[in-house]
Amino acid sequence: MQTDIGCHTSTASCSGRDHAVLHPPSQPRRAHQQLSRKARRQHVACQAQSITGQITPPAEKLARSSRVAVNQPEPAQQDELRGSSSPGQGQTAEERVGVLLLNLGGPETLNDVQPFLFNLFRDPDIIRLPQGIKWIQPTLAWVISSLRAPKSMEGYRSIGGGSPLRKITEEQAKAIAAQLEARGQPANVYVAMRYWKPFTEDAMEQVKRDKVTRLVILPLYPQFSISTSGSSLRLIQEIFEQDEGLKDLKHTVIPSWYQRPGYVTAMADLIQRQLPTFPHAPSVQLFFSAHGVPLSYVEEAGDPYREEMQECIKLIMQELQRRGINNPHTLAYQSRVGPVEWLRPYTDETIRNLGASGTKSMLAVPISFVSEHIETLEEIDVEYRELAESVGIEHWGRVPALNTNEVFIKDLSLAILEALPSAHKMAQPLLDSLVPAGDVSTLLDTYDRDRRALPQPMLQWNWGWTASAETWNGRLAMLAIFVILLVEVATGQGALGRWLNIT
Ligand SMILES: C=CC1=C(C)c2cc3[nH]c(cc4nc(cc5[nH]c(cc1n2)c(C)c5CCC(=O)O)C(CCC(=O)O)=C4C)c(C)c3C=C
Ligand SMILES: [Fe+2]
Repeated sequence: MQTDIGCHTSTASCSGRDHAVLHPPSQPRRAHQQLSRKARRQHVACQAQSITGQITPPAEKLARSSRVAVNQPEPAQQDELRGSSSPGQGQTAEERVGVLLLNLGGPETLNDVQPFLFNLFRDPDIIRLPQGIKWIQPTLAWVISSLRAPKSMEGYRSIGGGSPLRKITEEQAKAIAAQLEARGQPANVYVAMRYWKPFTEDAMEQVKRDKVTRLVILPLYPQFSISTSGSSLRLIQEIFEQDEGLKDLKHTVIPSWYQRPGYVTAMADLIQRQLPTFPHAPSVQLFFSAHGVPLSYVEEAGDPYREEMQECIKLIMQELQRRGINNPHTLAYQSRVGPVEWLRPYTDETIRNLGASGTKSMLAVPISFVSEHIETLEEIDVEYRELAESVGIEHWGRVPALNTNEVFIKDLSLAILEALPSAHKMAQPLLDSLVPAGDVSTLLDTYDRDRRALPQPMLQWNWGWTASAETWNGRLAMLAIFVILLVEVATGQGALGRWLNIT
């Protein structure tokens, strides 16, 4: 599969793994103390081999100390950076730069819907099963995807028969490649989808074939979640570990970038442009709608998603207020799947509450994703609009997704340049993020080392009194539901599936 968007030639010469870990100058000692043994081992290896040679501090510490400027090189590193500062943005003639854009992927035709859903539910970062029953996941994924497919197909049919995600992401890749070229840093830009084509595995094959020597990994999710960016990084880590040809590839991950000025400005522009379309702009409720995650991801697995989301909205509102726009605003979470508790407040409940308390105008702002997709085009534009009308909201609007917005693409390209370990820009703070930049293994070690099993729909029933009885009851409940689901798929009668909220 061809994932290469814009190829520029230079000869590869890569040796020694560069984890390209970026860090705030004040943090490395504390960070070192808190790292896992595996990360420390890696740190030792980094010191011998890498350009930056430091480990990124764990996130929860950073979260507490809130804003941390990362990516300031140590004096010794600055020498190294200076030494490799030509030709062109700090690269040697042999350097070949790649940018890997991570995204979810979406079915391109209605026939793709069930296999796409199968890939999604087969992902242990989407459904986390306890150790003993992990083997059930492929079958469970097949059952759930078969039950959900008809409803999902209806949605994709209503937006033209497939997801626009591939087309938009490829346009973003082209736009980023053009920006990098214009700034004197040619790069191959690859699209790596998690659940549909072009698959991450194929993109990584292409990276290898192109003999890329330095790779910047950029998830196209502004906020980090272990269910999205984390899942893709986990897959890339597996590929790195298994593929001899990629083991030594120097790489940097930009884990999240919701706080970048270009992104915040572009979002504020979009909102500002939509407000005059309402009869009375100052009273319009700005309704930030984010894709949800199960609450347990945040509260039990340490997902920084909710915190980053709240921070993101604060920054956009500050930017709007700086422009004299002082509208009221709300954040809610959409797209729940299954009967477990997801992040609150839920979008549908919030719309009902706003309607009941007299809100007349609402501007929906999709905030967790930068491309148009089924949840903007169908869930927000159709379902939530209808719901809003039914509860007395008279004026409804939505800001478009960023897609290839110029301010946004320019800023992402700058982020890539800043992340390139040998670029001059590395002397500037790279990210002021709750999730600091780093290499794949360190990020996973920091965020999700244990990949803890989380409570799943099938394990909600706690019959019995002892821990062991509960375990067995859970397993029996799982087995029973599994058999019933199989029967439902076979017969097409789906009462349980409906009750579990997956159909
Ligand atoms: C930041 C964005 C997203 C998070 C977080 C996320 C978590 C998450 N999603 C599901 C289940 C589904 N997601 C589906 C589609 C979908 N999800 C996102 C983004 C996030 N998901 C996007 C952009 C899309 C749409 C892709 C497209 O085709 O346009 C779907 C399939 C659609 C449907 O049937 O509703 C499912 C299912 C879970 C369980 C989860 C966290 C654990
Ligand atoms: Fe999703």
